[in-house]
Amino acid sequence: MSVKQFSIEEVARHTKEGDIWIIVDAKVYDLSKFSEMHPGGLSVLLDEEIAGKDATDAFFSLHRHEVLDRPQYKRLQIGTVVGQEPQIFSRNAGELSKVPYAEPTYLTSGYHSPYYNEFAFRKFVEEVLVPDGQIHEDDGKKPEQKIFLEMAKYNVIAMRLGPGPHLKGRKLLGGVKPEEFDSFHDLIMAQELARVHSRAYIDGSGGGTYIGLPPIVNFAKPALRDRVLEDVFSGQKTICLAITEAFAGSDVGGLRCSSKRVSGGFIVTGTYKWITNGTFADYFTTGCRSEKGGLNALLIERGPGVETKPIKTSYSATAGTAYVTFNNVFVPEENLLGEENDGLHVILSNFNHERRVPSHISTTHYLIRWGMCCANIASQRLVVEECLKWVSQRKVFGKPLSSQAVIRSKLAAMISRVESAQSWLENVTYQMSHMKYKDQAVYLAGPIALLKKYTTEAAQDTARDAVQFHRTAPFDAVLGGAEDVLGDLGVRQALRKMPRDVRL
Ligand code: HEM
Repeated sequence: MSVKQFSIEEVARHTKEGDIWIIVDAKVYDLSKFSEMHPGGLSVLLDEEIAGKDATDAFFSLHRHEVLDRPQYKRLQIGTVVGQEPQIFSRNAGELSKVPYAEPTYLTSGYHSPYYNEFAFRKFVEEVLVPDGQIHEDDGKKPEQKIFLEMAKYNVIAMRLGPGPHLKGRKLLGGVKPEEFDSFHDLIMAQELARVHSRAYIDGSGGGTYIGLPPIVNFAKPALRDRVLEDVFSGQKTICLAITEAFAGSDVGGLRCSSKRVSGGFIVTGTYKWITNGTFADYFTTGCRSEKGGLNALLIERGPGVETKPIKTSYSATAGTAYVTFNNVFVPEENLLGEENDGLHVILSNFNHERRVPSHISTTHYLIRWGMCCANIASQRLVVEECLKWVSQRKVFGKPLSSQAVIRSKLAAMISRVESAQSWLENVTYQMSHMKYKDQAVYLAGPIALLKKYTTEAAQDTARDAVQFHRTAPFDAVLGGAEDVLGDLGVRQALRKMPRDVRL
Protein backbone atom coordinates (compact mmCIF):
# COMPACT_ATOMS: atom_id res chain seq x y z
CA MET A 1 0.00 0.00 0.00
CA SER A 2 1.46 3.40 -0.97
CA VAL A 3 1.78 5.89 1.89
CA LYS A 4 0.75 9.50 1.26
CA GLN A 5 3.62 11.98 1.27
CA PHE A 6 3.55 15.55 2.57
CA SER A 7 6.07 18.37 2.36
CA ILE A 8 7.28 20.04 5.55
CA GLU A 9 5.57 23.25 4.36
CA GLU A 10 2.23 21.42 4.01
CA VAL A 11 2.51 20.04 7.59
CA ALA A 12 3.39 23.52 8.86
CA ARG A 13 -0.01 24.84 7.75
CA HIS A 14 -1.86 22.76 10.41
CA THR A 15 -1.24 24.52 13.69
CA LYS A 16 -4.64 25.50 15.10
CA GLU A 17 -7.13 23.97 17.51
CA GLY A 18 -9.15 21.43 15.51
CA ASP A 19 -6.44 21.29 12.83
CA ILE A 20 -3.12 20.06 14.24
CA TRP A 21 -0.56 17.97 12.39
CA ILE A 22 2.86 16.96 13.70
CA ILE A 23 5.84 14.92 12.52
CA VAL A 24 7.36 12.14 14.62
CA ASP A 25 10.23 10.20 13.05
CA ALA A 26 9.34 11.18 9.46
CA LYS A 27 5.70 10.13 9.98
CA VAL A 28 2.95 12.72 9.72
CA TYR A 29 0.19 12.53 12.35
CA ASP A 30 -3.15 14.32 12.18
CA LEU A 31 -3.98 15.07 15.82
CA SER A 32 -6.96 17.35 15.05
CA LYS A 33 -9.58 15.15 16.69
CA PHE A 34 -7.27 13.34 19.12
CA SER A 35 -5.88 16.56 20.60
CA GLU A 36 -9.02 17.02 22.76
CA MET A 37 -8.47 13.56 24.25
CA HIS A 38 -4.67 13.70 24.48
CA PRO A 39 -3.70 12.58 28.03
CA GLY A 40 -0.99 15.27 28.06
CA GLY A 41 -3.54 17.98 27.18
CA LEU A 42 -4.31 20.17 24.17
CA SER A 43 -2.09 23.10 25.04
CA VAL A 44 1.20 21.15 24.70
CA LEU A 45 0.19 20.18 21.18
CA LEU A 46 -0.66 23.78 20.23
CA ASP A 47 2.76 24.98 21.37
CA GLU A 48 4.50 26.81 18.52
CA GLU A 49 7.47 24.40 18.78
CA ILE A 50 5.13 21.43 18.32
CA ALA A 51 2.08 22.11 16.12
CA GLY A 52 2.99 21.77 12.45
CA LYS A 53 6.60 20.92 13.35
CA ASP A 54 8.91 17.94 13.67
CA ALA A 55 8.14 16.96 17.30
CA THR A 56 10.29 13.81 17.38
CA ASP A 57 12.55 14.87 20.26
CA ALA A 58 9.68 16.30 22.29
CA PHE A 59 7.64 13.15 21.73
CA PHE A 60 10.36 10.70 22.78
CA SER A 61 11.23 12.83 25.76
CA LEU A 62 7.75 12.10 27.14
CA HIS A 63 6.48 8.84 25.62
CA ARG A 64 7.58 5.29 25.01
CA HIS A 65 7.86 4.25 21.38
CA GLU A 66 5.17 1.61 21.87
CA VAL A 67 2.57 4.43 22.23
CA LEU A 68 2.80 4.86 18.47
CA ASP A 69 2.30 1.12 17.92
CA ARG A 70 -1.03 1.05 19.78
CA PRO A 71 -3.80 0.62 17.16
CA GLN A 72 -5.78 3.66 18.36
CA TYR A 73 -2.75 5.94 17.81
CA LYS A 74 -1.25 4.14 14.82
CA ARG A 75 -4.26 5.22 12.78
CA LEU A 76 -3.50 8.88 13.47
CA GLN A 77 -0.64 8.59 10.99
CA ILE A 78 -1.72 10.02 7.64
CA GLY A 79 1.53 9.73 5.74
CA THR A 80 5.26 10.46 5.73
CA VAL A 81 7.41 13.47 4.95
CA VAL A 82 8.68 13.73 1.39
CA GLY A 83 12.30 12.58 1.16
CA GLN A 84 12.48 11.28 4.77
CA GLU A 85 12.54 7.69 6.06
CA PRO A 86 11.54 6.56 9.58
CA GLN A 87 14.63 5.70 11.66
CA ILE A 88 13.08 4.21 14.80
CA PHE A 89 11.63 0.71 14.82
CA SER A 90 10.12 -1.56 17.45
CA ARG A 91 11.83 -4.88 18.01
CA ASN A 92 9.80 -7.73 16.49
CA ALA A 93 8.76 -10.68 18.68
CA GLY A 94 11.65 -13.08 19.12
CA GLU A 95 14.35 -10.66 17.95
CA LEU A 96 17.37 -9.71 20.01
CA SER A 97 17.82 -6.22 21.37
CA LYS A 98 20.61 -4.09 19.95
CA VAL A 99 20.92 -1.98 23.11
CA PRO A 100 24.28 -2.62 24.86
CA TYR A 101 23.97 -4.92 27.89
CA ALA A 102 20.33 -5.67 27.06
CA GLU A 103 21.26 -9.27 26.31
CA PRO A 104 23.56 -11.64 28.16
CA THR A 105 26.88 -12.06 26.31
CA TYR A 106 25.90 -15.40 24.80
CA LEU A 107 23.21 -13.55 22.82
CA THR A 108 25.29 -10.48 22.01
CA SER A 109 26.89 -10.29 18.60
CA GLY A 110 30.69 -10.49 18.73
CA TYR A 111 30.84 -12.16 22.15
CA HIS A 112 31.32 -15.83 23.02
CA SER A 113 30.16 -18.12 25.79
CA PRO A 114 31.63 -21.38 27.01
CA TYR A 115 28.20 -22.53 28.14
CA TYR A 116 25.46 -22.25 25.56
CA ASN A 117 24.31 -23.71 22.30
CA GLU A 118 21.39 -22.09 20.57
CA PHE A 119 17.95 -22.49 22.01
CA ALA A 120 15.01 -20.43 20.78
CA PHE A 121 12.43 -19.67 23.41
CA ARG A 122 11.97 -15.91 23.08
CA LYS A 123 9.67 -16.06 20.08
CA PHE A 124 7.28 -18.33 21.96
CA VAL A 125 7.36 -16.07 25.02
CA GLU A 126 6.84 -12.87 23.05
CA GLU A 127 4.26 -14.19 20.64
CA VAL A 128 2.21 -16.38 22.96
CA LEU A 129 2.69 -15.28 26.56
CA VAL A 130 3.37 -11.53 26.37
CA PRO A 131 0.03 -10.46 24.78
CA ASP A 132 -2.06 -12.56 27.19
CA GLY A 133 0.20 -11.56 30.09
CA GLN A 134 -0.31 -7.86 29.52
CA ILE A 135 -4.08 -8.25 29.57
CA HIS A 136 -4.26 -10.41 32.67
CA GLU A 137 -1.61 -8.57 34.64
CA ASP A 138 -4.16 -5.73 34.56
CA ASP A 139 -7.49 -7.55 34.90
CA GLY A 140 -6.18 -10.14 37.39
CA LYS A 141 -7.87 -13.04 35.64
CA LYS A 142 -6.37 -16.49 35.12
CA PRO A 143 -4.23 -16.89 31.97
CA GLU A 144 -6.45 -18.02 29.07
CA GLN A 145 -6.98 -21.75 28.63
CA LYS A 146 -5.63 -21.49 25.07
CA ILE A 147 -2.28 -20.45 26.58
CA PHE A 148 -2.07 -23.66 28.62
CA LEU A 149 -2.92 -25.64 25.47
CA GLU A 150 -0.33 -23.78 23.44
CA MET A 151 2.33 -24.43 26.10
CA ALA A 152 1.27 -28.09 26.17
CA LYS A 153 1.57 -28.38 22.37
CA TYR A 154 5.32 -27.68 22.61
CA ASN A 155 5.78 -29.42 25.98
CA VAL A 156 6.62 -26.09 27.60
CA ILE A 157 4.72 -27.08 30.76
CA ALA A 158 6.90 -30.18 31.14
CA MET A 159 10.05 -28.19 30.29
CA ARG A 160 9.30 -25.63 32.99
CA LEU A 161 9.86 -28.45 35.49
CA GLY A 162 13.53 -28.57 34.44
CA PRO A 163 15.62 -31.50 33.26
CA GLY A 164 14.59 -35.02 34.23
CA PRO A 165 12.87 -38.23 33.22
CA HIS A 166 9.49 -36.49 32.89
CA LEU A 167 10.76 -35.15 29.53
CA LYS A 168 11.51 -38.60 28.12
CA GLY A 169 9.85 -39.27 24.77
CA ARG A 170 8.53 -35.70 24.44
CA LYS A 171 9.07 -33.41 21.47
CA LEU A 172 10.45 -30.23 22.99
CA LEU A 173 10.21 -26.64 21.81
CA GLY A 174 13.29 -25.61 19.86
CA GLY A 175 13.99 -29.23 18.88
CA VAL A 176 16.06 -29.90 22.00
CA LYS A 177 16.48 -33.62 22.65
CA PRO A 178 14.94 -34.54 26.03
CA GLU A 179 18.14 -36.22 27.23
CA GLU A 180 20.13 -33.08 26.32
CA PHE A 181 17.82 -30.64 28.08
CA ASP A 182 19.95 -29.41 30.96
CA SER A 183 20.16 -26.68 33.57
CA PHE A 184 21.22 -24.11 30.97
CA HIS A 185 18.03 -24.71 29.01
CA ASP A 186 16.22 -24.30 32.29
CA LEU A 187 18.09 -21.03 32.91
CA ILE A 188 17.27 -19.68 29.46
CA MET A 189 13.59 -20.47 29.93
CA ALA A 190 13.47 -18.80 33.33
CA GLN A 191 15.25 -15.71 31.99
CA GLU A 192 13.16 -15.43 28.84
CA LEU A 193 9.94 -15.83 30.83
CA ALA A 194 10.90 -12.67 32.70
CA ARG A 195 10.30 -10.79 29.44
CA VAL A 196 6.57 -11.04 30.02
CA HIS A 197 7.12 -8.24 32.56
CA SER A 198 4.54 -9.80 34.84
CA ARG A 199 5.82 -11.98 37.62
CA ALA A 200 2.26 -12.77 38.68
CA TYR A 201 1.28 -13.92 35.19
CA ILE A 202 4.32 -16.18 34.94
CA ASP A 203 3.30 -17.70 38.27
CA GLY A 204 -0.31 -17.91 37.06
CA SER A 205 0.73 -19.82 33.98
CA GLY A 206 2.84 -22.41 35.77
CA GLY A 207 4.03 -21.41 39.24
CA GLY A 208 1.86 -24.02 40.93
CA THR A 209 3.06 -26.75 38.58
CA TYR A 210 6.68 -25.90 39.22
CA ILE A 211 6.33 -26.61 42.92
CA GLY A 212 3.22 -28.81 43.10
CA LEU A 213 4.09 -31.44 40.50
CA PRO A 214 7.56 -32.70 41.53
CA PRO A 215 6.18 -34.63 44.55
CA ILE A 216 3.77 -36.34 42.14
CA VAL A 217 6.58 -37.16 39.71
CA ASN A 218 8.72 -38.53 42.51
CA PHE A 219 6.38 -40.01 45.09
CA ALA A 220 2.93 -40.78 43.62
CA LYS A 221 1.90 -44.34 42.80
CA PRO A 222 2.30 -44.98 39.03
CA ALA A 223 -1.42 -44.85 38.13
CA LEU A 224 -1.97 -41.54 39.93
CA ARG A 225 1.33 -40.12 38.67
CA ASP A 226 0.56 -40.94 35.04
CA ARG A 227 -3.00 -39.55 35.25
CA VAL A 228 -1.99 -36.27 36.89
CA LEU A 229 1.06 -35.77 34.68
CA GLU A 230 -1.03 -36.31 31.58
CA ASP A 231 -3.71 -33.88 32.83
CA VAL A 232 -1.17 -31.17 33.66
CA PHE A 233 1.29 -31.59 30.80
CA SER A 234 -1.59 -31.58 28.31
CA GLY A 235 -2.76 -28.22 29.68
CA GLN A 236 -6.17 -29.59 30.68
CA LYS A 237 -5.72 -29.22 34.44
CA THR A 238 -3.55 -27.32 36.88
CA ILE A 239 -1.93 -28.20 40.17
CA CYS A 240 -0.64 -26.20 43.13
CA LEU A 241 1.33 -26.78 46.31
CA ALA A 242 -0.59 -26.12 49.53
CA ILE A 243 1.82 -26.24 52.46
CA THR A 244 1.75 -22.74 53.93
CA GLU A 245 -0.72 -22.06 56.69
CA ALA A 246 -1.74 -18.87 58.41
CA PHE A 247 -0.54 -20.53 61.65
CA ALA A 248 2.67 -22.11 60.42
CA GLY A 249 3.84 -19.79 57.61
CA SER A 250 6.40 -21.76 55.66
CA ASP A 251 7.33 -23.95 58.66
CA VAL A 252 6.16 -27.31 57.29
CA GLY A 253 7.05 -28.98 60.57
CA GLY A 254 4.38 -26.87 62.26
CA LEU A 255 1.48 -27.63 59.89
CA ARG A 256 -1.89 -28.04 61.63
CA CYS A 257 -4.16 -29.27 58.82
CA SER A 258 -5.17 -32.76 59.91
CA SER A 259 -5.60 -36.06 58.08
CA LYS A 260 -7.53 -38.81 59.87
CA ARG A 261 -7.38 -42.41 58.73
CA VAL A 262 -10.74 -43.81 57.62
CA SER A 263 -11.67 -46.87 55.61
CA GLY A 264 -10.10 -46.53 52.13
CA GLY A 265 -8.29 -43.28 52.77
CA PHE A 266 -8.16 -40.11 54.87
CA ILE A 267 -10.39 -37.28 55.96
CA VAL A 268 -8.64 -33.91 55.70
CA THR A 269 -9.61 -30.74 57.55
CA GLY A 270 -7.70 -27.47 57.64
CA THR A 271 -6.75 -24.28 55.85
CA TYR A 272 -3.84 -23.06 53.76
CA LYS A 273 -2.87 -19.51 52.90
CA TRP A 274 -0.93 -17.78 50.07
CA ILE A 275 -1.41 -20.72 47.70
CA THR A 276 -0.20 -19.74 44.22
CA ASN A 277 -2.70 -20.92 41.54
CA GLY A 278 -5.03 -22.05 44.34
CA THR A 279 -8.06 -20.12 43.05
CA PHE A 280 -8.23 -22.25 39.91
CA ALA A 281 -6.14 -25.38 40.57
CA ASP A 282 -7.71 -28.80 40.07
CA TYR A 283 -5.10 -30.59 42.19
CA PHE A 284 -3.57 -29.64 45.55
CA THR A 285 -0.33 -31.24 46.72
CA THR A 286 -0.52 -30.95 50.50
CA GLY A 287 1.18 -31.91 53.72
CA CYS A 288 -1.29 -32.72 56.52
CA ARG A 289 -0.65 -33.72 60.11
CA SER A 290 -1.11 -37.47 60.64
CA GLU A 291 -2.60 -39.04 63.76
CA LYS A 292 0.85 -40.40 64.63
CA GLY A 293 2.27 -36.88 64.83
CA GLY A 294 4.10 -36.91 61.52
CA LEU A 295 2.86 -35.68 58.16
CA ASN A 296 0.93 -37.31 55.37
CA ALA A 297 1.66 -35.92 51.92
CA LEU A 298 -1.60 -36.13 49.99
CA LEU A 299 -2.83 -35.15 46.58
CA ILE A 300 -6.27 -33.57 47.07
CA GLU A 301 -8.53 -33.17 44.06
CA ARG A 302 -11.00 -30.29 43.76
CA GLY A 303 -14.41 -31.60 44.84
CA PRO A 304 -16.82 -31.61 47.80
CA GLY A 305 -15.38 -29.86 50.86
CA VAL A 306 -12.69 -27.98 48.89
CA GLU A 307 -13.13 -24.21 48.88
CA THR A 308 -10.76 -21.58 47.48
CA LYS A 309 -10.95 -17.81 47.88
CA PRO A 310 -8.68 -15.20 46.26
CA ILE A 311 -6.48 -13.21 48.64
CA LYS A 312 -4.89 -9.85 47.97
CA THR A 313 -1.14 -9.85 47.51
CA SER A 314 1.37 -7.28 46.36
CA TYR A 315 1.24 -8.60 42.81
CA SER A 316 -1.56 -9.25 40.27
CA ALA A 317 -4.42 -11.64 41.04
CA THR A 318 -3.63 -13.42 37.75
CA ALA A 319 -1.34 -15.64 39.87
CA GLY A 320 -4.49 -17.03 41.51
CA THR A 321 -3.18 -16.69 45.07
CA ALA A 322 -5.72 -18.31 47.38
CA TYR A 323 -6.92 -19.09 50.85
CA VAL A 324 -7.75 -22.79 50.65
CA THR A 325 -10.14 -24.58 52.99
CA PHE A 326 -10.49 -28.36 53.22
CA ASN A 327 -13.59 -29.25 55.17
CA ASN A 328 -13.85 -33.00 55.87
CA VAL A 329 -12.50 -33.83 52.44
CA PHE A 330 -12.24 -37.54 51.69
CA VAL A 331 -8.88 -38.39 50.09
CA PRO A 332 -8.54 -41.95 48.73
CA GLU A 333 -5.64 -44.16 49.79
CA GLU A 334 -4.12 -44.07 46.30
CA ASN A 335 -3.58 -40.30 46.64
CA LEU A 336 -1.06 -40.78 49.45
CA LEU A 337 2.37 -39.60 48.27
CA GLY A 338 5.26 -41.70 49.58
CA GLU A 339 4.82 -43.59 52.84
CA GLU A 340 2.20 -42.84 55.48
CA ASN A 341 3.51 -40.53 58.21
CA ASP A 342 6.61 -39.78 56.08
CA GLY A 343 5.19 -36.67 54.39
CA LEU A 344 7.89 -34.38 55.76
CA HIS A 345 10.42 -36.22 53.65
CA VAL A 346 8.17 -35.87 50.58
CA ILE A 347 7.65 -32.17 51.09
CA LEU A 348 11.28 -31.42 51.92
CA SER A 349 12.47 -33.37 48.90
CA ASN A 350 10.24 -31.19 46.82
CA PHE A 351 11.67 -28.89 44.19
CA ASN A 352 13.91 -31.73 43.13
CA HIS A 353 13.57 -31.93 39.40
CA GLU A 354 14.70 -35.50 39.39
CA ARG A 355 14.23 -38.67 41.37
CA ARG A 356 13.89 -39.19 45.07
CA VAL A 357 16.86 -37.81 46.95
CA PRO A 358 17.22 -37.74 50.72
CA SER A 359 16.92 -34.14 51.64
CA HIS A 360 17.81 -31.87 54.50
CA ILE A 361 15.82 -28.89 55.62
CA SER A 362 18.56 -26.34 54.96
CA THR A 363 19.00 -27.47 51.36
CA THR A 364 15.36 -27.88 50.43
CA HIS A 365 14.74 -24.73 48.54
CA TYR A 366 18.00 -24.30 46.68
CA LEU A 367 16.56 -25.12 43.25
CA ILE A 368 13.67 -22.77 43.64
CA ARG A 369 16.09 -20.08 44.80
CA TRP A 370 18.21 -20.71 41.73
CA GLY A 371 15.09 -20.22 39.55
CA MET A 372 14.38 -16.96 41.35
CA CYS A 373 17.94 -15.77 40.66
CA CYS A 374 17.51 -16.51 36.93
CA ALA A 375 14.30 -14.49 36.69
CA ASN A 376 15.51 -11.70 38.93
CA ILE A 377 18.73 -11.14 36.98
CA ALA A 378 16.81 -11.14 33.68
CA SER A 379 14.44 -8.52 35.09
CA GLN A 380 17.38 -6.38 36.20
CA ARG A 381 18.72 -6.60 32.66
CA LEU A 382 15.40 -5.37 31.32
CA VAL A 383 15.63 -2.42 33.69
CA VAL A 384 19.14 -1.66 32.40
CA GLU A 385 17.82 -1.70 28.83
CA GLU A 386 14.87 0.57 29.69
CA CYS A 387 17.17 2.99 31.51
CA LEU A 388 19.71 3.11 28.69
CA LYS A 389 16.94 3.92 26.24
CA TRP A 390 15.37 6.50 28.51
CA VAL A 391 18.53 8.40 29.40
CA SER A 392 19.34 8.63 25.69
CA GLN A 393 15.92 9.89 24.56
CA ARG A 394 14.84 11.99 27.54
CA LYS A 395 16.00 15.56 27.07
CA VAL A 396 16.31 17.96 29.99
CA PHE A 397 17.38 21.56 29.38
CA GLY A 398 18.09 20.63 25.77
CA LYS A 399 20.44 17.75 26.60
CA PRO A 400 19.83 14.03 27.04
CA LEU A 401 19.85 12.76 30.62
CA SER A 402 22.90 10.67 29.70
CA SER A 403 24.98 13.86 29.48
CA GLN A 404 24.99 14.01 33.30
CA ALA A 405 27.93 12.22 34.92
CA VAL A 406 25.85 11.24 37.92
CA ILE A 407 23.41 9.37 35.65
CA ARG A 408 26.23 7.57 33.84
CA SER A 409 27.72 6.58 37.16
CA LYS A 410 24.43 5.00 38.25
CA LEU A 411 24.22 3.17 34.94
CA ALA A 412 27.75 1.85 35.43
CA ALA A 413 26.72 0.43 38.80
CA MET A 414 23.54 -1.14 37.35
CA ILE A 415 25.40 -2.78 34.49
CA SER A 416 28.17 -4.06 36.78
CA ARG A 417 25.62 -5.60 39.13
CA VAL A 418 23.70 -7.41 36.43
CA GLU A 419 26.80 -8.67 34.63
CA SER A 420 28.44 -9.97 37.79
CA ALA A 421 25.23 -11.68 38.92
CA GLN A 422 24.78 -13.31 35.50
CA SER A 423 28.37 -14.59 35.46
CA TRP A 424 28.02 -16.05 38.94
CA LEU A 425 24.68 -17.61 37.96
CA GLU A 426 26.20 -19.19 34.87
CA ASN A 427 29.04 -20.62 36.92
CA VAL A 428 26.59 -22.14 39.42
CA THR A 429 24.48 -23.48 36.54
CA TYR A 430 27.57 -25.06 35.01
CA GLN A 431 28.17 -26.83 38.31
CA MET A 432 24.55 -27.98 38.40
CA SER A 433 24.75 -29.46 34.97
CA HIS A 434 27.98 -31.32 35.77
CA MET A 435 27.34 -32.44 39.33
CA LYS A 436 25.59 -35.58 40.46
CA TYR A 437 22.20 -34.68 41.81
CA LYS A 438 22.99 -35.82 45.33
CA ASP A 439 26.10 -33.61 45.40
CA GLN A 440 24.26 -30.50 44.30
CA ALA A 441 22.56 -29.90 47.62
CA VAL A 442 25.87 -30.40 49.45
CA TYR A 443 28.01 -28.15 47.24
CA LEU A 444 25.56 -25.66 45.82
CA ALA A 445 22.91 -24.87 48.44
CA GLY A 446 25.31 -22.40 50.14
CA PRO A 447 26.54 -20.63 46.98
CA ILE A 448 22.97 -20.40 45.67
CA ALA A 449 21.80 -18.89 48.96
CA LEU A 450 24.56 -16.26 48.63
CA LEU A 451 23.77 -15.68 44.96
CA LYS A 452 20.10 -15.16 45.84
CA LYS A 453 21.07 -12.70 48.57
CA TYR A 454 23.39 -10.82 46.23
CA THR A 455 20.85 -10.82 43.42
CA THR A 456 17.91 -9.48 45.39
CA GLU A 457 20.06 -6.82 47.06
CA ALA A 458 21.40 -5.80 43.65
CA ALA A 459 17.84 -5.70 42.28
CA GLN A 460 16.75 -3.33 45.03
CA ASP A 461 19.70 -1.03 44.36
CA THR A 462 18.95 -1.10 40.64
CA ALA A 463 15.25 -0.45 41.17
CA ARG A 464 16.07 2.49 43.45
CA ASP A 465 18.44 3.96 40.85
CA ALA A 466 15.99 3.37 38.00
CA VAL A 467 13.13 5.27 39.59
CA GLN A 468 15.38 8.28 39.93
CA PHE A 469 15.78 8.29 36.15
CA HIS A 470 12.09 7.87 35.50
CA ARG A 471 10.71 10.35 37.99
CA THR A 472 8.36 7.80 39.53
CA ALA A 473 8.00 6.31 43.03
CA PRO A 474 9.40 6.30 45.71
CA PHE A 475 7.45 9.51 46.12
CA ASP A 476 9.51 11.67 48.45
CA ALA A 477 12.79 10.46 47.00
CA VAL A 478 11.97 12.23 43.74
CA LEU A 479 9.48 14.93 44.66
CA GLY A 480 11.35 18.17 45.30
CA GLY A 481 14.43 16.94 43.43
CA ALA A 482 15.85 13.49 42.71
CA GLU A 483 18.31 12.30 45.37
CA ASP A 484 21.27 12.08 43.00
CA VAL A 485 20.69 15.56 41.61
CA LEU A 486 20.31 17.05 45.09
CA GLY A 487 23.39 15.19 46.32
CA ASP A 488 25.36 16.64 43.46
CA LEU A 489 23.94 20.11 44.13
CA GLY A 490 24.91 19.92 47.80
CA VAL A 491 28.46 18.81 47.09
CA ARG A 492 28.97 21.35 44.32
CA GLN A 493 27.86 24.12 46.69
CA ALA A 494 30.23 22.85 49.37
CA LEU A 495 33.08 22.78 46.84
CA ARG A 496 32.34 26.35 45.84
CA LYS A 497 32.63 27.35 49.49
CA MET A 498 35.94 25.55 50.04
CA PRO A 499 38.38 28.02 51.59
CA ARG A 500 41.38 28.76 49.39
CA ASP A 501 43.82 28.58 52.30
CA VAL A 502 43.35 24.98 53.44
CA ARG A 503 45.44 21.94 52.46
CA LEU A 504 45.73 18.37 53.77
C1 HEM B 1 1.20 10.98 17.86
C2 HEM B 1 1.21 11.88 18.81
C3 HEM B 1 0.93 11.64 20.24
C4 HEM B 1 0.27 10.64 20.86
C5 HEM B 1 -0.41 9.44 20.21
C6 HEM B 1 0.32 10.89 22.27
C7 HEM B 1 -0.21 10.06 23.24
C8 HEM B 1 -0.03 10.23 24.58
C9 HEM B 1 -0.41 9.28 25.58
C10 HEM B 1 -1.08 7.95 25.31
C11 HEM B 1 -0.05 9.78 26.77
C12 HEM B 1 -0.24 9.11 28.15
C13 HEM B 1 1.09 8.63 28.67
C14 HEM B 1 1.70 7.50 27.85
O1 HEM B 1 1.02 6.48 27.62
O2 HEM B 1 2.88 7.64 27.48
C15 HEM B 1 0.53 11.07 26.54
C16 HEM B 1 1.02 11.90 27.54
C17 HEM B 1 1.63 13.10 27.29
N1 HEM B 1 1.91 13.65 26.08
FE1 HEM B 1 1.44 12.87 24.28
N2 HEM B 1 1.02 12.04 22.50
C18 HEM B 1 1.41 12.53 21.29
C19 HEM B 1 2.16 13.65 21.04
C20 HEM B 1 2.63 14.50 22.00
C21 HEM B 1 3.46 15.63 21.74
C22 HEM B 1 3.98 16.04 20.39
C23 HEM B 1 3.71 16.22 22.92
C24 HEM B 1 4.54 17.45 23.06
C25 HEM B 1 5.06 17.97 24.05
C26 HEM B 1 3.02 15.44 23.95
C27 HEM B 1 3.02 15.70 25.30
C28 HEM B 1 2.54 14.87 26.26
C29 HEM B 1 2.65 15.11 27.68
C30 HEM B 1 3.26 16.33 28.34
C31 HEM B 1 2.10 14.01 28.31
C32 HEM B 1 2.01 13.76 29.83
C33 HEM B 1 3.29 13.03 30.20
C34 HEM B 1 3.42 12.63 31.67
O3 HEM B 1 2.41 12.48 32.35
O4 HEM B 1 4.58 12.45 32.08
N3 HEM B 1 2.38 14.41 23.35
N4 HEM B 1 0.55 11.31 25.21
